[in-house]
Amino acid sequence: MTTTTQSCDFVLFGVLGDLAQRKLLPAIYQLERTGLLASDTQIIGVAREAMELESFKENVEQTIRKYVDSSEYCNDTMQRLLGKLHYCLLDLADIEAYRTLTQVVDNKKRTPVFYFATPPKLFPVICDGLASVDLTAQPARVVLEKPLGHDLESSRQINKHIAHHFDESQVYRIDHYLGKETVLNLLALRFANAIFSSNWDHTSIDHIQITAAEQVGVEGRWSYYDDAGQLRDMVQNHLLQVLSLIAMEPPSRLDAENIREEKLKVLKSLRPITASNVQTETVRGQYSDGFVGEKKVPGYLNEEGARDNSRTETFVAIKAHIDNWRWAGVPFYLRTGKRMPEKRTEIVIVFRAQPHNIFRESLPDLPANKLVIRLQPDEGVEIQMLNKVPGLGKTMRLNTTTLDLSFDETFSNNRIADAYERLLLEVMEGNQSLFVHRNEVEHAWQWIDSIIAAWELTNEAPKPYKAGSWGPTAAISLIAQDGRTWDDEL
Ligand SMILES: NC(=O)C1=CN([C@@H]2O[C@H](COP(=O)(O)OP(=O)(O)OC[C@H]3O[C@@H](n4cnc5c(N)ncnc54)[C@H](OP(=O)(O)O)[C@@H]3O)[C@@H](O)[C@H]2O)C=CC1
Ligand SMILES: O=C1O[C@H](COP(=O)(O)O)[C@@H](O)[C@H](O)[C@H]1O
Repeated sequence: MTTTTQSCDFVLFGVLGDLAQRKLLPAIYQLERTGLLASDTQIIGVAREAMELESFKENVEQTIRKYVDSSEYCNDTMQRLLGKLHYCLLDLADIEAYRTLTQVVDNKKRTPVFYFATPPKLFPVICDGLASVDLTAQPARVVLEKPLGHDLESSRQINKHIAHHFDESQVYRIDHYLGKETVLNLLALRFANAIFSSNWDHTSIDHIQITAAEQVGVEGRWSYYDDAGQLRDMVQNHLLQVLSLIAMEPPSRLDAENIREEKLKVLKSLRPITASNVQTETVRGQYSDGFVGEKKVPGYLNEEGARDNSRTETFVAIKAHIDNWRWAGVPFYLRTGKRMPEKRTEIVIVFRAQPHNIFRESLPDLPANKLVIRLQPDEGVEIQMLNKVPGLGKTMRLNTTTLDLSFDETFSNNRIADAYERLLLEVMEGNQSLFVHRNEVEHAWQWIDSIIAAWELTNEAPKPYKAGSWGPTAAISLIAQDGRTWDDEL
């Protein structure tokens, strides 16, 4: 049973851009298909290309056909969605031009939602433009895409400018990982199951691994990516958000204020990485020519648009520590990279060894229990544990066995929604729980800036790794120096 969301005027700035076409319009279509959009909600596409409404509708229909699975395409849904569309020609850099929005946006009848799917440098002028035509007041909401700045200082500037026009309660900073079903499931796993909540600290857990491996390279985004690198592009936001959800204390309620407060405490407790420990706690890598599967792929420096001698990292591994009571002595190993052998995003919780081994005759070292949370693909949760191998032999033989809960199989009647569907739904409902508070963004930057400053001081080039490998060998040493291994090496 579904109920519709509040009536909204959903204004999509940058509607002809990549994100809007590939992710946002398909997500809006899915919300319409599920009956979640109120009948009088308007979807207002904004771009600087002159276009009749009919041509815009054709564009949207083609986009949906391209990016939505054909089994989910439905003509009735499409017609309903087309009936909600409006198009607005507007050069966002022209502060005088925003008046045109007031012809379609009616903040007395519906909640205005302004989605900034544009280059971040336009964010301040869009805010000014909206203010110039009185569209910033409550109940208006703004949705900001990442990256939010390049470092702490620039993100503060952006946040300051936004705060000048909007109250924090109106601001929705997107981190699409927070909309993934499996990331949301972390809350259920941790706080609805006593077997985990009572074993979730340094007394039971040896260490935690978070891996976000991608097969893709920079995919034509060289100029953006070369300025950012994997640390800013993936760790500052997605990995630190996942880490916060794994490490936070139980929030007293499932609401934005409590969840965000607890995540913030984790970010504040991250031990700084500085010049004194950057060489033992981090590894940077850059892919060279290689093969991903059967496909030959160019190295980073041979990608289209590449600049010679770039030292931007496409891989990073970090040993992080959270200096608080719960996590004392438990390292969090983070690892993310482009052009890795497979797409795999997962969290591995490795439990402590038993204090005494009564099975040493058959098994001198008892393998650790593991909880593996597969964020994507093949979403699911598995527990690796030891069982007796059936048989009458004198010595008891043990084997590691896996309890595997695959979401696809277990919830076969439930479609796994794309992260953007969930997040757009939450914005329309006015729920900020899955969005990032200004303080979180700034504390995450503070930790990241310190690593970047330390890298700059050491002035070392990133270590090369072959496309299609699991990163530089130094990443293996990073964890091996502690007598541990990455999960894929076992
Ligand atoms: N693409 C993705 O997967 C992701 C994107 N993001 C973020 O989302 C935002 C959008 O990214 P993306 O869609 O890839 O970028 P694109 O460059 O593909 O799209 C940006 C859109 O903004 C429009 N635009 C630029 N300047 C103006 C202007 N003065 N007036 C009106 N429209 C303008 C562009 O129009 P025109 O074509 O006329 O220049 C373009 O359609 C960025 O902040 C990005 O960092 C975040 C995560 C993932
Ligand atoms: O935000 C980003 O995320 C994608 C990875 O997202 P995923 O949902 O496919 O895991 C990454 O490729 C991109 O570089 C980054 O900007």
